[in-house]
Amino acid sequence: MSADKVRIGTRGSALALAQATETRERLVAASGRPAEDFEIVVIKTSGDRILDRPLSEVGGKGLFTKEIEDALLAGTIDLAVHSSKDMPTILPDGLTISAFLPREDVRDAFVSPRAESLSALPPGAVVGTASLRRQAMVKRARPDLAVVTFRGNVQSRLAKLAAGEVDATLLALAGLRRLGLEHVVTAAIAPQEFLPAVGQGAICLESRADDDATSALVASIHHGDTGVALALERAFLHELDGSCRTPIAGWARVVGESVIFDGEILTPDGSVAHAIARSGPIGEAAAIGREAGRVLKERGGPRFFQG
Ligand SMILES: NCc1[nH]cc(CCC(=O)O)c1CC(=O)O
Repeated sequence: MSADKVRIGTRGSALALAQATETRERLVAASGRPAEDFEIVVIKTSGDRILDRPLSEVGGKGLFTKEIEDALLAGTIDLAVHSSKDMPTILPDGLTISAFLPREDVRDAFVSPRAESLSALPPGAVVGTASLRRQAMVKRARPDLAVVTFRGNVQSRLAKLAAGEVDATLLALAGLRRLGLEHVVTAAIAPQEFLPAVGQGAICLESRADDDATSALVASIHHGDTGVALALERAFLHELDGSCRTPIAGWARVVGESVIFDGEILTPDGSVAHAIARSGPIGEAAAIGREAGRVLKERGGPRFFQG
């Protein structure tokens, strides 16, 4: 960290900028330093450049994080702000997740001008989503619907929906709230129906492992319960080691001194799914996640993890 300014690296999408701004506001409040001490640096990632193909086809992990991590390693930024959902489970050598901010609502939002809910859509209606997990869950709930891949940032997806390209879409409620767009939500979907993605709704802060000044600064805004939940979810995801073609869901939350977890893997067409539920002491979060991942991997067998 340079003596005067803390340089905060982020993607340039409206959601990414909202997350970086929230981080800066929390740092200002916790440190008592002026906002000018925190400089937001916009970095373009491969995920921002490639807009014409489903990301699962582009392949490779870290499409939304790599260039930002390179800037951290090069020392041109001090702190990176990411959606935890977009973070690979293995970080480059020399980097560490130094804090999580308090998690937003984890639920998926159903957004449609045509129907009140997924179950109320007319037969054959078209649902657009780029997420393999959401595609599989829509197909499971409504095998009669047409599911199409639908990429772009939140605003461009809402524009396509308004233009009638699709009849409905699903987006993270957290992202819509952070963008001040909660009013577009038709219905929030219960997590029991659509189990969220690992990390959904949680912002994570990454820094250089040897940068003690930045670690100390961000420790003051770390949210412990979110950290416990994410330790479990990320251990689960890491153990499954799914390719980016495997629909995987997982949600952990702290209740008192315990952590409660639900996880699921599905085939892309939603026809076969394996679910798991676990709970235990918060101190064992990562071990619980690893065990749950091992059990589901075993139950799914190799067909879940091809491609
Ligand atoms: N993969 C894109 C992405 N990464 C994080 C969010 C939403 C915010 C969050 O989950 O924290 C989104 C968009 C979406 O799923 O609607």
